Amino acid sequence: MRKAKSEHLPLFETKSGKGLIPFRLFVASTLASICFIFVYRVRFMPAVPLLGNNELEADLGVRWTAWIGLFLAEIWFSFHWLLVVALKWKRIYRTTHKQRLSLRYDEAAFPGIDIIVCTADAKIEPPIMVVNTILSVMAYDYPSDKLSVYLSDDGGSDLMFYAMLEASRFSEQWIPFCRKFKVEPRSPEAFFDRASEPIDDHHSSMANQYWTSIKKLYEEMKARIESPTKLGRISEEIHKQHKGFREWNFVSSRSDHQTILQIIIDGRDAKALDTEGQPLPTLVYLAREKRPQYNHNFKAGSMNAAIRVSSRISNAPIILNVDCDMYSNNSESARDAICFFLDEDKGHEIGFVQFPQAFENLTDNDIYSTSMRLVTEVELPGVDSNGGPCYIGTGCFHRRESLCGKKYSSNACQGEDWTSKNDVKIEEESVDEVEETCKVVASCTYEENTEWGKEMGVKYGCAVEDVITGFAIQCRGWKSVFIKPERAGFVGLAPTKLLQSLIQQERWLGGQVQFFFSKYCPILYGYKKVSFGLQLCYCHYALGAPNSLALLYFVAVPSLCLLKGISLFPKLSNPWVIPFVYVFFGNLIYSLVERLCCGGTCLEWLNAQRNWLFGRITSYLFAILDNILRVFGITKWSFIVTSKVADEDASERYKQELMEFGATSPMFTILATIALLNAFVLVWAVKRFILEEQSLVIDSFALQIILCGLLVFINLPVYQALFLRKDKGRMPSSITYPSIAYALAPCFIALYY
Ligand SMILES: O=c1ccn([C@@H]2O[C@H](COP(=O)(O)OP(=O)(O)O[C@H]3O[C@H](CO)[C@@H](O)[C@H](O)[C@H]3O)[C@@H](O)[C@H]2O)c(=O)[nH]1
Ligand SMILES: [Mn+2]
Repeated sequence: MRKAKSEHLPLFETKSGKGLIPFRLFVASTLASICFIFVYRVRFMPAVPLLGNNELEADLGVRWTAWIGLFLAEIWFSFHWLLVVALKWKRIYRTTHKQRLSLRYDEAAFPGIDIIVCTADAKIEPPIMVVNTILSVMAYDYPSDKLSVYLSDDGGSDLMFYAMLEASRFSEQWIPFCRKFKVEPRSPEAFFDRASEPIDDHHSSMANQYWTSIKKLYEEMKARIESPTKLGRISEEIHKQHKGFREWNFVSSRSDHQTILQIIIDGRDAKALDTEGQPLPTLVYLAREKRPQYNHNFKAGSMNAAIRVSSRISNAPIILNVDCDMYSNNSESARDAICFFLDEDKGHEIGFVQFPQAFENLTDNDIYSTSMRLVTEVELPGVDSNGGPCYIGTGCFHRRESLCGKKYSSNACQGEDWTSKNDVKIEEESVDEVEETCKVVASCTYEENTEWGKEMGVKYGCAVEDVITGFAIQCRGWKSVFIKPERAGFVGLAPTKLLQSLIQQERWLGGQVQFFFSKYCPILYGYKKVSFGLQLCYCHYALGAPNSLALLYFVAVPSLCLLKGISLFPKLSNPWVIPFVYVFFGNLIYSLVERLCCGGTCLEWLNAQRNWLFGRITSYLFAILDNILRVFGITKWSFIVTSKVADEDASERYKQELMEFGATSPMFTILATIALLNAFVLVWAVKRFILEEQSLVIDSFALQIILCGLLVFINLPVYQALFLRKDKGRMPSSITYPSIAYALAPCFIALYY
């Protein structure tokens, strides 16, 4: 119930970001420089070759083509840079007033929250990790009877089910413990890992004993979960513990089974209490039906099944969704989120509240640039200022109705009563009956001839199902907000190998291409539905992949032209060189300052430059190829789940920040080829220009030599992996030899033809 109505102090606040003036000045000067570059390209364009085929004409042809190519690449970069500017032009940051929330509302009036946790593979997403995520959200500082947790297991694994049973038992102890000691974070693994001492000195030895006993209970549970995980199967003994295991008698494989649904803790059950007699959150295990002849739509399908099941069981007006590795690191996130939805003034138009992703397994200098530091600190606050951040698939609180397709209308939503939205639970039916009816909505055929995956729920057919879903919600008139509290809301695991990170980027960028060419194209579909600024922000991501082509040109052609003696940039002594130098180095320095301001290190910045390059010339390129192959029906896209486990050897190298190349992949062939090509050119150029010829010639080629030198510098870890390292993370010889050949071939052609 609403306590006091009169005061309208907002539940959240929005502030503009600082430091925008230097940024805008930098933008203006860069823009001017870009114009000069374009003028230079047009004015000094080499003569158009005639069609004669004598040697001179052929030479002219090469020169002209290289020039035009470079010009096109520069045009593309400038265009994409403008999209970056649109993204960063304004920024807003939000804070909440949780104390006002409790002053104004009874906890009984808080909206219910259904929490959907997705998992897909018990081998690479260990059940104990999932258990920790589940426990962390069950223990939210929020009325327990308002929380329901659904694990949607795409792996359909009895190991996972068993882990949930264990979690449900342990939660009876864990939740009161968290409440009593205000534990943070509420993932037991993370908590016991960090807090080596009992929490409170002032408390008697009783507190210490309590602490130790809970820790022991956790360790025991962990051991019980991990031993069948290692074995890969459930023992007979465990099998007898719960009727739910019988379901697996009918499972032929993880891609062919009936719906398995077990309400492990029934929130309606008066006996479902923790050790202190407080109600427990509802806990449900779901593995939707899978049949080989049906398309399962990966995570999106898994989410939609869980959304429907939850609507039959708890039907909370708010849905939180997290990936199975993203445990709650802040017990107050749920309160943060409802501060937005319940705000009297603006809450009614908010469709979802997005928290950033944070990671606990990053190295000091973020070797694979997986921290998303700039995305969280700069980009998403920028998108937020244009109408709301994208939905990024995890750590997001949705309004159930907006996720399920409802259009925003100011009349219907203003002054809404959240209490009446609660308690649509089916009170009379028994657990078994509820389970039976729910199984139907999680079957393969349920979605046939419905809007699920189209206008309802999470969208199908796109590798960034989250982004496209969020965009459609915004196009239906809803706003979204981005909140980054001091203490991170959710913490998960980032890829720990270079190839994993590249494959992840390939999925994201490929998905973005799909998004751009889909019905929901940010330009066409978003027209007049969202602000122009927001359209540009989405385009910045959606048009990321073509950067690969422009960049590949930049890392290969100027170097090859150096060999051939074709100069593509102004002489060092020529004033026209200034805009080139300004744009290139200005941007580098700006990005360094930006990163330092956001709390990064210089080495982290260097790694970011390296990964920027690596990602673009491999993942981004493959993202385009994937889409071409898919359009021609040659391949189907699939969601490659990122592994959350690493062998000891590799994780040791990861901790030492040694890049991991130990795998055969065409991506590595590209990386090695580009690195070698530039190394060959640099050696040749140093020999020829610096040792043999005079400064006059150097003058003409200075920028090309610098570019080549920088590329060699940034590629140092690649040479190391190719020739110097002996560990398992070195480049396999099946990549080294072909790459040498691929790099030498164009060099010879450039030199001798
Ligand atoms: O068929 C599948 C594949 C994946 N997942 C789950 O999806 C989540 C994300 O998968 P992960 O392999 O960790 O991918 P990431 O690249 O880390 O995921 C990011 O990018 C995805 C879109 O590409 C978003 O859906 C995610 O929320 C976002 O964290 C995990 O919980 C998986 O268990 C499924 O449920 N079913
Ligand atoms: Mn992940």
